[in-house]
Amino acid sequence: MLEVHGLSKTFGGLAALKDLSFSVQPGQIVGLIGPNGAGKTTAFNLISGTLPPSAGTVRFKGHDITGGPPSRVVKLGLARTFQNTSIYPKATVAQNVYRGALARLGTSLPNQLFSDGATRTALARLHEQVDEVLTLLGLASQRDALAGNLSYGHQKRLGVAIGLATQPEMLLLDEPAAGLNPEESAAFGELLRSLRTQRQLTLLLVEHHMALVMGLCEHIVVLVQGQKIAEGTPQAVRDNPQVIEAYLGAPEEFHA
Ligand SMILES: Nc1ncnc2c1ncn2[C@@H]1O[C@H](COP(=O)(O)OP(=O)(O)OP(=O)(O)O)[C@@H](O)[C@H]1O
Repeated sequence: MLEVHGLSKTFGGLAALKDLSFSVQPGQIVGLIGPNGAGKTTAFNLISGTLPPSAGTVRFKGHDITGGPPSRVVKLGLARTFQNTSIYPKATVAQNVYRGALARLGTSLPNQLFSDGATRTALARLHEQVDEVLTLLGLASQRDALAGNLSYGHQKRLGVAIGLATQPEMLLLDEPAAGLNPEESAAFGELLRSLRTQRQLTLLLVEHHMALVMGLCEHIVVLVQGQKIAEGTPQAVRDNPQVIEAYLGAPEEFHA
């Protein structure tokens, strides 16, 4: 589904990401972990086409998507959410989700306003998709609420809803559980697992909540200072001495 090969990014003199390679199989849930500044968000930006890499390639379903643009990447079926939920607080929950749905539709605004038959059919389908996504994320009863009035946990859900509304086959989630308490984080993990099944999604997530990562992901890639130091199953990564030293700490301190 996704093949990252030799991906590097330099900002000025700083190598934020060095020669990163890994792949994600269809239907897998893969975690990208590492300490602050390890290059995780940079990797997401390069994969989603938000930033051009200094070197390396990204292939999604066999298409070369290196360097984006993000609109093409989304249309191919690869969507992302952002670390700080990028919602419009003064728009309603439903209006926020429409943004995502329209990104995939790719219809220009004049076409949406002065619509021909084909556009009208596409828009009718789009209304259904927005309703489906709101229901899936448990936000249907709040569809007309202002997004800025949602609880923090629901705002995180809305971020996922906006990504899902683009009808992706793969979703990149940047710290989906940041700021959630352990119970909310566990519930979020269950939600992601059920979304994977219901939508046949492939998921790649950056996350610091280790309990969530270890419980949810089937494969984990560990970055430290821009470099991949390990990858494998949660168990293999948890037991890897280099990972323990650089990131996780001693096993007895690590509550997965
Ligand atoms: N646009 C930019 N310009 C200059 N330096 C940048 C830029 N974006 C990231 N960096 C630097 O690249 C390095 C990797 O940052 P990145 O945000 O990718 O790390 P991260 O693993 O996502 O960290 P965190 O867990 O704190 O979000 C850091 O040293 C950061 O300061």
